[in-house]
Amino acid sequence: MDLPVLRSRIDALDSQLVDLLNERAQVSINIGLAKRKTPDAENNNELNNGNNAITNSNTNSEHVHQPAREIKVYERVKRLNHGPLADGAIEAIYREIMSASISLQRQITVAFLGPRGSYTAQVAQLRFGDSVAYSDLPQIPDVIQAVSSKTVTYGVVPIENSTMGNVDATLDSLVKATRNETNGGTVRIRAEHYLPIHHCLLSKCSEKSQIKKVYSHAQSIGQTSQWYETNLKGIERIAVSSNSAAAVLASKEVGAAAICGEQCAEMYELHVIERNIEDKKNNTTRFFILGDKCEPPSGNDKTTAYFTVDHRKPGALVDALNVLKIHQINLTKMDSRPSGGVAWNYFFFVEFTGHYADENVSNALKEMEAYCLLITVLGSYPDQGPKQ
Ligand SMILES: O=C(O)C(=O)C[C@]1(C(=O)O)C=C[C@@H](O)C=C1
Repeated sequence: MDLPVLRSRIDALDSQLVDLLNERAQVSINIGLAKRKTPDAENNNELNNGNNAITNSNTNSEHVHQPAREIKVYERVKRLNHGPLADGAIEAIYREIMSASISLQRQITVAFLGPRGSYTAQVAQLRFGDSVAYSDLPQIPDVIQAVSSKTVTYGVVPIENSTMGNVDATLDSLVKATRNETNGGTVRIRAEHYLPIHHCLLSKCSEKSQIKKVYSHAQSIGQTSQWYETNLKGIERIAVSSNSAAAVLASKEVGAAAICGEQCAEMYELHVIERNIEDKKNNTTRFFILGDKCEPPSGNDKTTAYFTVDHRKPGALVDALNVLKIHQINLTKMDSRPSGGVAWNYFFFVEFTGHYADENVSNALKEMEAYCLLITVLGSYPDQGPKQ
């Protein structure tokens, strides 16, 4: 077949595609209207335990972004795909279809740890696409505060890295935001996202030997420390608020470099001096997508909560955790952070299988209250962790 014939075939298919896309968009608009009309039949999973406030507040506000539903849509369309399009291509196309769909239902703003080019920005884009509005904020607490004050609809923050562990600023800010809920603000985890992290050394210089100082986020400095020892030993390293903030600085200072993602190279007109400089090749960062309430159970959920116990009471922590065992709930992660009040008092962060609206989890949480001075659920959300 010759080119004009093939192109007219493409034109005919495009006509059908545009009609179908608009038909789908109209259904999405109707879903948006239905979400507003239904006073949270599906979302009404409030669980308020008085003082200990295990709540999912604002149950009457509709949520246009539905992570669990999106997972199902992606799974389904990839199952339907028999090529020649790759699954990744189908996923990218559907990301934009659903992004446009979200923006037809409601204009939303997604805040992320900026500036542009950060790994957090990458996750925001992967989860929300090109049709929504973004707000890049300088620090993690700013993102959490913006969600809490409803200045933005959703927020994206890093929570932990497979090489360097927790991002303490996120844990501490989540506590602060949820302890302040009496002021009306709310923050809940709605989804998680795992992003493989491959760092680059970027600079206006073209040679490693010309570099006099290196900017990066403390986490990325830790993730590349062995490489640094071998390649830039003795060169000053300066920790800044994000990798992309490092790229901005490197773009303005002669002899400066940044450890950040390759996406910053074009954005800030920097040379890629070296790629894949992370010490562990499976280096991965986990992010939270935050909003003002959780999603209903998806059938494959995880819950994140924090609590504190009477530190003077022998066995108090064991007693609290034993409740999870009794209810056959698998504890998958545990951390502690200073409570910020009495010295040497800690908040214990736990993650376990199940949704707080599941019967066994909801019973366990109520029973844990007997052993805890306070307990707060930060969120229940679809488990998207790598399967072991
Ligand atoms: O199913 C919904 O709740 C929708 O709003 C529709 C839709 C879609 O376009 O498929 C759009 C946004 C959501 O994040 C998930 C799915």
